[in-house]
Amino acid sequence: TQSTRPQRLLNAVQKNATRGDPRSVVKAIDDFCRHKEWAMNVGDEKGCILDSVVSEINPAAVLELGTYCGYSTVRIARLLPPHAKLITLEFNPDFAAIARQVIAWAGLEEKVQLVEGASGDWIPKMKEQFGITTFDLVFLDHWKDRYLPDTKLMEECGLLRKGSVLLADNVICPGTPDYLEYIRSSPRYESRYFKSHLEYTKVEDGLEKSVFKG
Ligand SMILES: O=C(NCCCCCn1ccc2cnccc21)c1cc(-c2ccc(F)cc2)cc(O)c1O
Ligand SMILES: [Mg+2]
Repeated sequence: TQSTRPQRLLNAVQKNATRGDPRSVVKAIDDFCRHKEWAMNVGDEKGCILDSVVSEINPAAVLELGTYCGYSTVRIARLLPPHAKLITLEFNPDFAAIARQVIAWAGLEEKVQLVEGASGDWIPKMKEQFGITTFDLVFLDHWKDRYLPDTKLMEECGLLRKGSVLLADNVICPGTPDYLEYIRSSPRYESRYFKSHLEYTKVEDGLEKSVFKG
């Protein structure tokens, strides 16, 4: 049977990265996507912005919407303090199966809980299922038309506290116009745009960082 792109990406990790070395896993994926096959990871350029936001917050509880192959999961989890938790949600079971193996290769299983399903179904269950009070950081990287409804849902479910940070990928390409309009005009958020490029390309894209004011 034909392999899929995520399977070929995992093979590149297992061939070129050192088990237990998250940095080498990140590098192996970036090399594969830059030189072999493009894939929709946040990538190295936007990844550095992600790293700086994670390091600044030093979060104890992180929610990632959109795991894909686990690239940003590894980028975030490698920077988390001991006992910090990253919950990552993936809708596609094939992507989830690959991501579990990428996360394991990086040796980060202890810090990561990968959940399969849709954000609209899982966000209302976060508190009861995972003992979460609020998230310190949410990385939005799933269906672009779900960024806005899921942000409103997280507000309604009391998952955000004064100071919680939302970091949204792809606000230019593919684009999340309704989310940007809402978050930039809402008095309840302080937003800042980090101009960058679509992963592994020269096309403009960027991350929107928004702090919830409570
Ligand atoms: O579509 C993107 N990501 C989302 C993939 C599907 C997520 C599904 N999913 C996961 C969790 C989850 C929970 N609930 C509901 C649904 C859920 C994406 C696309 C591009 C891109 C593609 C082509 C192009 F020409 C230019 C840009 C670049 C990116 O960086 C991206 O992130
Ligand atoms: Mg993305």
